[in-house]
Amino acid sequence: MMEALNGHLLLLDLHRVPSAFTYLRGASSRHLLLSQHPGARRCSASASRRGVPPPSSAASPPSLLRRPAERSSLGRGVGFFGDGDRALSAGTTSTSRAWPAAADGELELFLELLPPRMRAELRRHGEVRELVEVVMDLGRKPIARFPSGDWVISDQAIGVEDLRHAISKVGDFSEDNRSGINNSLHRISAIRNRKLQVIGLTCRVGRAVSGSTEMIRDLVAGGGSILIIGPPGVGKTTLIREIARMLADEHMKRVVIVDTSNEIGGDGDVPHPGIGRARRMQVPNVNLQHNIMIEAVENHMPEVIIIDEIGTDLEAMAASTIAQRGVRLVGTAHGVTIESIMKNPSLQILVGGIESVTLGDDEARRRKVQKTVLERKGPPTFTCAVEMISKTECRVHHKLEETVDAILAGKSPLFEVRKMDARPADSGSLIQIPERHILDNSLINFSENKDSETETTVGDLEDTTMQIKKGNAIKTELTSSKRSPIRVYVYKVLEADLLQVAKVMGLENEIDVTDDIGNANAILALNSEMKQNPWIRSVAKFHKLPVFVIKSNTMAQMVKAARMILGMDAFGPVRMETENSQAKDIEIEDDAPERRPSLEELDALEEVRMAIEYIVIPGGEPVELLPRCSEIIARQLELVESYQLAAEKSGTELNSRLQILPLKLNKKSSPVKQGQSNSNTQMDISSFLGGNAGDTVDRLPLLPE
Ligand SMILES: Nc1ncnc2c1ncn2[C@@H]1O[C@H](COP(=O)(O)OP(=O)(O)OP(=O)(O)O)[C@@H](O)[C@H]1O
Repeated sequence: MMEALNGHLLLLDLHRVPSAFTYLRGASSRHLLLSQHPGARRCSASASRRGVPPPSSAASPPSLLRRPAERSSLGRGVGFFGDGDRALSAGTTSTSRAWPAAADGELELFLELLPPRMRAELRRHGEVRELVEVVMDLGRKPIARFPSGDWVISDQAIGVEDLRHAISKVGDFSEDNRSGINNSLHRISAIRNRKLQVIGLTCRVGRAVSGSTEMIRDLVAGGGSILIIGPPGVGKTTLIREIARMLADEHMKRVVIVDTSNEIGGDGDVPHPGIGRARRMQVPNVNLQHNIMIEAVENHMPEVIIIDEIGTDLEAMAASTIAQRGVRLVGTAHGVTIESIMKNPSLQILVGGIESVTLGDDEARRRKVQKTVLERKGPPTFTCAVEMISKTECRVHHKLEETVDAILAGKSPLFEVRKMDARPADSGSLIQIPERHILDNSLINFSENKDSETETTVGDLEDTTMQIKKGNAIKTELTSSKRSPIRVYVYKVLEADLLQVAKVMGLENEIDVTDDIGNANAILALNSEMKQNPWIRSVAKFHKLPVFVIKSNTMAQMVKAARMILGMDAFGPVRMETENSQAKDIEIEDDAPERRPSLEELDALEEVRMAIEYIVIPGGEPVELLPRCSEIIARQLELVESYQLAAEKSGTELNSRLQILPLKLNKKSSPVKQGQSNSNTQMDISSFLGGNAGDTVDRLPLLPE
C-alpha cells in the first residue's frame, strides 16, 4: 500500500476499500484502489442492527411476489449498488440494472417497521415496490402513499404500541426529528406532542435509483455547480445521491457529501452503496451543517461537495463561500422555481443576492425602466439550475445568472424543458424542449423594514408579489409624525435621488421636494456648484433659508443631509431655524475617514448576526464561524461584543476563525450601540458599521456620481 501511495491522496473510510487520488497539477485525477479489503462486505453484515440482513444479502424475501421487468420503463434500475466494481477507469457509463435483490432487502427492512397486520396488507398491494411513504398517526388509520395516490392500509387505527414498535426499529431521532434504519436509505420523521412524545410518524422509502440522472447527464458531466430546486417528495435527494455516485464512480471526482439527516448516504456509519465511492460526512447537529460544509473543504480536499436541503442563511452563505473557493457544488433547495429562491431572503444569496439600484435619469430613459430597479448583487453560487417538476420532468436553466437577470428585468428567461418518456416503447428516451418562460404582469415589493416599506413596480414578473428584504436597511429612530413634510429646494442635486434616499430611510412623508424656492423650507445644494454660482446663497438669504451643502452626490452625503434637514442629527429641525429667520450654510461633513466595508466584511458580519440571533442566544450554543482574515475577525469580534457576548479565536494563522460563546461579556465598556443594549434586540449591521449611513453605501442603491 505504501508503494502505491507515492504522490497520492490517501482516503481511508471505515469499512470501505482504501483508495487514493493523484493530485498532480494538470493531470486529471485518477482513483486507485489500494487493496481489496474484504471488510466492506463483512462490515455490512456486522454493522447491521437488530439482526436485519445487510443490503447485499442475496436472499430476497419471498413475500415480495411481483418483480418488475428487468428494466424499468424509465430506463432506471432501482436499489442497491454493489461495491464490487473494481474496474476504475473513468467514463464508464452507468447502466440500468436489473431489479436487484438488495432493493427487496431494503424494502423488507422498511416493512419491518410496520405492525404485522399492516405489513401483510401492504405486501398484497400491487404497487408495493413503488411505495413512497407510510403515514402513521396515533388514533388514525394508517395510510400508504404511492405515486398513483394514497391508500388506507387498514381500518384499524394506529395505537401507541404500533408507534412503539416502529420506533424500536429505527435509530435515535436527531434534532430535526428524523431517523433512519441502518444500512438503508429510508427516512423516518416523527411528530411529537407538547410533552415531546412521538404521536405520528412519516416513514419514507428511500431508494437508490440508477438512471435518475439521465435527464441531466450533460450537466453532471459539464463541470458546473448545479442547484436542484423542487417541492418536497419530487425526488431531489434521490437525484443528488445518484449525481454523487456518478461523479465519484464515472467521472472519478473526489466527492464529499455533507449529509445532514443521513438521507443521502443512509443511516449508519458505513455509507450506503448507492453513493458509490463518494465520501460522506455526517452532521451531528442540524445547526452545524454550515460548519461541516466548510470543514469538508478544508480537511478533505473535495472536488465536489454535495449538500441536500440548503435552507438557512448560514448554509446558503457557507455554500457561497465554498463556491468562492473553487469547489464545485451540487445542492438542493425546497422551492418550485428559481423565483421562489429569489423570494426567499435566506436563499437569495444562492442566486447572487438582490439589491435595489437607483438609476440616473438618462440611464433609466435608455433602459426604458423606472429609476429604481432590482439587480443581482453578485455572481450566483451555482452555474446552472434544475427545477424539478416531477420525477420525469424538469426545467433546465443552463445559465443561472442570465435567468436571474432576466427575471429581475421582467423579461422571459430562457430554459429547456426535459422529459423522460415513460412509455415502455421509448423507455428512457429524453425529450428536450427549449422554451421561454412566460411571465405575467405583477409587482415586486421590497421592504426595508416593517416601518418603512417601499413598493416598486419592476415590470413583468411572475404572477406573484415578491417580498425582498434588503440586506442593509438604514434604520432610523424617527417616529412617524403627522406634520407636513419639509419642502426642500434642490440645487444641482437630483431631486429623485433625495426622494429615493428619503424613501429608503422610511422618511418619504417627512421630506418633499419643491420647485418653488419661495415655498421651500431649506435648500440642498452641491458644494462645487455653490462656488460657481454664488447667487443661490443670495436667494437663500433673501428667503431666509438654510442651505445644506453636500460635497458629492453620494448616498452617504444625501442620507446625512436628510437627517440634518429633519433635525435628526446635530442641526435642529429646519422649521425652527426658518422661524429664527437665519440663512446659513450647513456643510455636510464626510465621515472621516470614509471606510467602505467590503462585501466580504458585510457577509462576515451578517454571519455573526445570524449565528447570535438564531443559535447562540435562543439555543445557548456556541457557534464556530467561517475562517476569515484577521481584520474581518476583528470587526466580527466587535460585533459579538456589542451583543455583550464573548468569543474566542481559534485555528492557525492562515485559517483563523472566531467561535461565539454563549457567555456574557464581562467588559464594562462593551460597545453596545444605541438602541441595542438588550441582547435580544435585532442588530442592524448598517448601524453597527459606524452608526452612520455612509458606511452602508455599498449595499444601498448607488446614486450616479
Ligand atoms: N426516479 C425515481 N424513481 C422512483 N422513485 C423515486 C425516484 N425519485 C424519487 N423516488 C422516490 O420518491 C420518494 C421521494 O424522493 P426523495 O426523498 O428523493 O424526494 P425529495 O424531493 O428529496 O423530498 P424531500 O424534499 O421531502 O426530502 C422516495 O420514496 C423515493 O424513493
